[in-house]
Amino acid sequence: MAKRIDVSDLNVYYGDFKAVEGVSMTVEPRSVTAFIGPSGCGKSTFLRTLNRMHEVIPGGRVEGQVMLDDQDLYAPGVDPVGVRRTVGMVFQRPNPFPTMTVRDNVVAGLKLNGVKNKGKLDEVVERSLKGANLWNEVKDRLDKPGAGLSGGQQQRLCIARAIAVEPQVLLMDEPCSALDPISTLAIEDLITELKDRYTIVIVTHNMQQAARVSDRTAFFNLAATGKPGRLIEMDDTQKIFNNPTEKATEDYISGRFG
Ligand SMILES: Nc1ncnc2c1ncn2[C@@H]1O[C@H](COP(=O)(O)OP(=O)(O)OP(=O)(O)O)[C@@H](O)[C@H]1O
Repeated sequence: MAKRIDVSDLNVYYGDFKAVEGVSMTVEPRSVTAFIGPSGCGKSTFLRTLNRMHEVIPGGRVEGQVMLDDQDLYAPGVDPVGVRRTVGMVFQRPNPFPTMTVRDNVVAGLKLNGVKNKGKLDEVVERSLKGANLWNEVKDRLDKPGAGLSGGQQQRLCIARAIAVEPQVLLMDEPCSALDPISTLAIEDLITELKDRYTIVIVTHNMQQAARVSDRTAFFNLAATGKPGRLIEMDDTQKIFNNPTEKATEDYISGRFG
């Protein structure tokens, strides 16, 4: 189910502004890859190119190639909505649909795709909430509003919603930045469990988090404000944190800038 991502020579623009330049990388299936780097270096921008979310921003455009196994995501005729179903995303702030129940939040995507069978929907609700380690906490309040859950529970609800449509890749943009330490650990444990089935990419400002959850780490940087962000180094997380090749990586992870 999990797929490999192969990016070649990607440039990402907002109108005339080149926000990210020349990124090539491979993300292995069933692994967690962390994107780290100082604010503004383009981590979130680049992440959004991996499921064609960047182009929903006015002026947003991409040059280069993103392959998901053997599918070119930017080839003519590829449906971006289908891409977003295959490559799910979890955002910084938990964003359950506020007026929907817990149950309806989980199956919102399936219902949009026309699935109506109650037995099937119930099965997906239970499987997805179990997959997101939330079932035991919410099984007695499936028909209460999703917005009534705690922040950490809401974020796990968003993860359940993302996995309900059975994506092959999960992108997470600072998924713990709005959460307390206990909820953060719950999400980190969940990420570790989910990597058996998914290819996971996570943007994080938290170095310990990158070190704890990821197998591979990509360090992005930018030469100066207004210049495009670039991928400086990508390697096994152990290597990046213990013995990086580039001095800029070492300076960043040891807290000398950023
Ligand atoms: N919607 C937008 N329109 C124009 N420029 C944007 C937009 N979003 C981001 N940018 C610019 O693109 C560059 C990269 O931003 P991005 O948010 O991807 O960086 P980041 O590394 O994720 O930063 P942070 O760690 O602060 O979230 C920045 O110069 C930013 O100002």
